Amino acid sequence: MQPADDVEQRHLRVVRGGGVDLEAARRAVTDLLTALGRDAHSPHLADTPKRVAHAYAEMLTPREFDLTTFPNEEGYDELVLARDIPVQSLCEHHLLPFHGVAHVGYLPGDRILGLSKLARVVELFARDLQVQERLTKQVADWLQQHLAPKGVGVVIEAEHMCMSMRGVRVPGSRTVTSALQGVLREDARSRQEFFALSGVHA
Ligand SMILES: Nc1nc2c(ncn2[C@@H]2O[C@H](COP(=O)(O)OP(=O)(O)OP(=O)(O)O)[C@@H](O)[C@H]2O)c(=O)[nH]1
Ligand SMILES: [Zn+2]
Repeated sequence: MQPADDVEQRHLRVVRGGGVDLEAARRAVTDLLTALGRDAHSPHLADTPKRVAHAYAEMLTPREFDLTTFPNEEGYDELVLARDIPVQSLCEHHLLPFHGVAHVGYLPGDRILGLSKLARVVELFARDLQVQERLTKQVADWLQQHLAPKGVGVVIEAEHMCMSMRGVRVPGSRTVTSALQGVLREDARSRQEFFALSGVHA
């Protein structure tokens, strides 16, 4: 269906590097199993390389979506904040998951954003090999660029499996990162309000 004249939809696709080569990934997982001293041809492991290749392809491929915006007819000039958006990503140092929540807010300018799109933007950058700092900043920068609001704030709180299951082994420890743009970066009161609404004490 065609949107109304004042509703804007931009279809977004993400193409990352050369994409996932499923066959090469399958071969590499077979080699990894062998290197780990396993019989890659035992009944349970026989299809594992294929499953793992598909699992990585899925975890590294965000869904496409339309960025739908509406005119800010009421002149709404307070924060819009989506809290507790689930975040699932893979750390690029160990290829292990990190997961938690994102709080994403913006101060509208001329247009307001379809609310679900805040969560879709998080997924857009989370389905990648990531570090949490970059993920946080990419979401904030992208919203600033595509929505042109007066300000953007992003907080991510996440637990990294590479810190829980191995290495330092501190399950339950969560890392908090934030990225601010525009008024939220420049104005102390707006920034405080954003962190308060996010449930983060700053
Ligand atoms: N800044 C940042 N570091 C991360 C992230 N995910 C994992 N790391 C860290 O990347 C670092 C890699 O350090 P190395 O010393 O090369 O790796 P390592 O020997 O496996 O380190 P340990 O985890 O301390 O055992 C570790 O300190 C991880 O905790 C992230 O999102 N951001
Ligand atoms: Zn890691």
